[in-house]
Amino acid sequence: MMQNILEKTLEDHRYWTKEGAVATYIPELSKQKIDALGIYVHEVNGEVYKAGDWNMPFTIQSISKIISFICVLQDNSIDTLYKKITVAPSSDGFNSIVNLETKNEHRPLNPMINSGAIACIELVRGNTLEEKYERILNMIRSLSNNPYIKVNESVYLSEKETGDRNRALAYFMKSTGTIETNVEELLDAYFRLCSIEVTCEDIASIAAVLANDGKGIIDGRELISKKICKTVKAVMTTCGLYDGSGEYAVSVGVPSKSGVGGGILAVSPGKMGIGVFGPSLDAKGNSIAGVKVLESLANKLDLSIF
Ligand SMILES: NC(=O)CC[C@H](N)C(=O)O
Repeated sequence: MMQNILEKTLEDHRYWTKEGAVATYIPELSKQKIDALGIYVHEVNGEVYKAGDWNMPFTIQSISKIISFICVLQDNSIDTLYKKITVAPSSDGFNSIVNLETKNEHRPLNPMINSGAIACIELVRGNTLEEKYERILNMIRSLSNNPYIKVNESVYLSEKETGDRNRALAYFMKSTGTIETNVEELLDAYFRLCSIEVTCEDIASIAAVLANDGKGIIDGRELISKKICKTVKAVMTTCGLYDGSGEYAVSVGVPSKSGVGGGILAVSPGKMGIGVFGPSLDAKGNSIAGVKVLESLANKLDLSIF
């Protein structure tokens, strides 16, 4: 039954891949296959279902922000976090700089937008930025249960070469004291994390752990505490699709995180992790077909948390 639902949902919404556009501000991403569409469902009972281009690799992009955030929460108290970064939703785009100057005592509004995610990396445990980056990469590997996950070097180089907006955000944060470390090394870690290559299976498996209150699906071992899972799901719900989060909460209602690579990781608490991929994006940087597929699935399976 689930298999049929997934196939039918992709078929019914495939035409949405013709809307919007693939990200071009990172030149390497413009080479993506615009009509790709895939889904993977990983239930907390261990059952898996997949359809379409579920096995096509894409870069994780902003979905890595939830993994950095998990590491930050494991390594710091929430009050230490709040001194640097808050958890307030933003009505501006994911790479907006304006709030850093005018609001929130120069702190990034939340860890799901670029400024907040860049600042988060510095708070992760590790003596060097290389160690902090390795810690987050290893967390991605362990939550997805895929030790082979690695960076797509061409996307990484493309991001590094063209990432001037992120550079501007980071240098601004250095000037206000939010960032205290070497900005170029911090950005390097950020660009690498965004360029990590995954499939729908990988992100669905990460989502399944969050859906399972932080416990591994196979062995039930605690990978993330239940308390941290709650925090992460709350911030995904309010900020995970940037300035599109409110509308998404109404239409889908499932804690999720998107990335400009076209992926969306969705967590249906107690039920399943879902990974969707469709590289054509709306103006806010969210996968158009991905959102439509998740909306339809959430309706059919009554997944909204509200
Ligand atoms: N929304 C995103 O996925 C943004 C990530 C992208 N690497 C950037 O920094 O612009």
